[in-house]
Amino acid sequence: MNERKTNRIGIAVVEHQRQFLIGVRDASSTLAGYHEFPGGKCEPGEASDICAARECREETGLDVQPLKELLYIEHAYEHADVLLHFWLCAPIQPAPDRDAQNLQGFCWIPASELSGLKFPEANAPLIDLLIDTYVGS
Ligand SMILES: Nc1nc2c([nH]c(=O)n2[C@H]2C[C@H](O)[C@@H](COP(=O)(O)OP(=O)(O)OP(=O)(O)O)O2)c(=O)[nH]1
Repeated sequence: MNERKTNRIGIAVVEHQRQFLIGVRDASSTLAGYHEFPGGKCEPGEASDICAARECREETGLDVQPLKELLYIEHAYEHADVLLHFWLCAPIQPAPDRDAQNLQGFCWIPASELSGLKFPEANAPLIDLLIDTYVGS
């Protein structure tokens, strides 16, 4: 039997004034060059919201508060099976100043620009949800 383990992934969908914290996956990683929200694999026993906040701090330097789980999506990539937990998060004060902040390669992208970016396939329902919720209304 070729049973594959499913990796639990915590992802921080950090929103501030209808903008989202977005990066580009490193050339050495799987799905290199795709846009991404900060996130990564949960440690054994780690809740997905705690993981999302930890990965966000490690990858961007920003402390965030997980507010609610927007979606969870199971997806089979060639490289792995994943269960993605997308957590809506808010930056912890002081409020971010988009020009002054060093976000380690991540930047704030308006919700209206999300549809023009290339995210991993499994993100599609999340992007639709964010556009419905944050664009135009
Ligand atoms: N960070 C992040 N990962 C995503 C997104 N969408 C998506 O399908 N993924 C997938 C890609 C990977 O298969 C998985 C994240 O794992 P990773 O390899 O980046 O995590 P990690 O840093 O903990 O892993 P590692 O490099 O230490 O092995 O989730 C997203 O928006 N953000």
